[in-house]
Amino acid sequence: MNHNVEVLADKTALVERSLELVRAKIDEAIQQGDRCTIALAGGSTPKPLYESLATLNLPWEKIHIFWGDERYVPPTDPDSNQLMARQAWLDRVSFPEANIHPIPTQGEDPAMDAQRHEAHLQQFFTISPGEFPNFDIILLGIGDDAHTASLFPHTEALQVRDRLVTVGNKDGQPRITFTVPLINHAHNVFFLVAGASKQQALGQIFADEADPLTYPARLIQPLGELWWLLDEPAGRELAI
Ligand SMILES: O=C1O[C@H](COP(=O)(O)O)[C@@H](O)[C@H](O)[C@H]1O
Repeated sequence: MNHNVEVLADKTALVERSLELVRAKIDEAIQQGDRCTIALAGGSTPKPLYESLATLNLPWEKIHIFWGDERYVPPTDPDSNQLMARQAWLDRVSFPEANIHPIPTQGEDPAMDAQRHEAHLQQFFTISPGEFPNFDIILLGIGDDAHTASLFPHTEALQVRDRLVTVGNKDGQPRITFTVPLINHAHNVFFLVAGASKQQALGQIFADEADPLTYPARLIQPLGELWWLLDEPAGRELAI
């Protein structure tokens, strides 16, 4: 696997390093293309990074925000990944609403909403069906079961190769998620991982051989840069 792995002393150091790298990649994308496209992760780990991003003075009008996955709940629900990012970052700065591209979850049909979001991505990136856009930055986490985005072990979403967005399955509950090929077309993928509960999953993700359908994060092997930023409790057992 061609990747960069850093084990940081603690969660504070993890946030500082991820802020430094993400900021550098934002600057780079804006210099090269006059805009930066970022897909955010949900869960608890990236929240302090979003809070730190909110303290920066960045050209928000050049940054476009997407999500790599979303729980199938209204955007006001405490479980919503969109709500978390808005509260931690987007609502704290003068972020143009037109640059925020949430995954729709207001309908009653997750498959239809996944298709709608895919059509939105095709329009935004001006690509045709069958083509994949290159996000500048995709932020990801992992669960204790080695899922990433909403790509859960042994679920149909892991097999989807011809779509940008599909329906994930968390214990029978639908979620909407970027597909493996969409993530793998990104210029920069960052995994942010904190806590001892992730040790075992990381051991399997970094093992020479393990079943990617059991450990879905193994499927993430982007064309661009892959960064694993771990805190010490998560990364302490890894032989790197
Ligand atoms: O369910 C989810 O969990 C993962 C990991 O979350 P964390 O709380 O352990 O940081 C996250 O990456 C994903 O976006 C989210 O929907």
